Amino acid sequence: MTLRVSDLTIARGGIAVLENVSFDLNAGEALILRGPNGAGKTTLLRTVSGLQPPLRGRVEADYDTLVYAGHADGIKPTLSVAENLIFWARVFGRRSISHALAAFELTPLADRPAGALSAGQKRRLGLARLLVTGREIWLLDEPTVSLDMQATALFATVVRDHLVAGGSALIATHIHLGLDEADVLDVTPHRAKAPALGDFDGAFL
Ligand SMILES: Nc1ncnc2c1ncn2[C@@H]1O[C@H](COP(=O)(O)OP(=O)(O)OP(=O)(O)O)[C@@H](O)[C@H]1O
Repeated sequence: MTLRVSDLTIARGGIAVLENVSFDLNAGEALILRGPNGAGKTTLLRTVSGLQPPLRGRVEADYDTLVYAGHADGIKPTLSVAENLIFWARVFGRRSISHALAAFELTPLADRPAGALSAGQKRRLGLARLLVTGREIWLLDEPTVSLDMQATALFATVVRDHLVAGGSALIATHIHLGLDEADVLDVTPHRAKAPALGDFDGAFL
């Protein structure tokens, strides 16, 4: 077991959004999070990442094995593509970036300032950061936003290779990634009930 989530209840802005979520994520496994806009997938990923505490329940993981990629790409626009990856590799105590450049077909763009990339190229660079971290458990929030079909397929291949190498991935996405080996967790049945209105509120309805 690499990650265990037990009876997790999570909140945004002090209001519960998901209740009693439980799953295990083992080495070599991917789990796709599904659910409508606003259901709480981002909040779940933030909580599993340790960015916010749960209201109830437990997340069991070695936090040094996790890496979180949220909606923001986290790239430095004035650094080149290669410099961005070197920067992030050093943050994680690593050096090699050539595999990350190659995996996301960024080698021809290595010397271009990241701020001059297209939206999809920026997203590919943001995702390439995963490969220079050396982290085992990827927590990914809508990773394919801005990617065209070819780049989406490229991303799916990178995830598959990561799983084969013993990594794992928890991915919130609305699109079909073609990762047929992945399990799916639809969070919809776990949506928290709206708080009951008190008499005071009722008087204004
Ligand atoms: N900073 C905030 N303060 C208060 N409520 C918030 C905040 N951020 C998000 N929310 C609310 O929390 C709920 C869960 O949002 P969340 O971003 O986790 O959903 P999601 O499933 O990731 O949605 P999407 O598919 O649109 O990305 C939503 O109702 C949202 O409006």
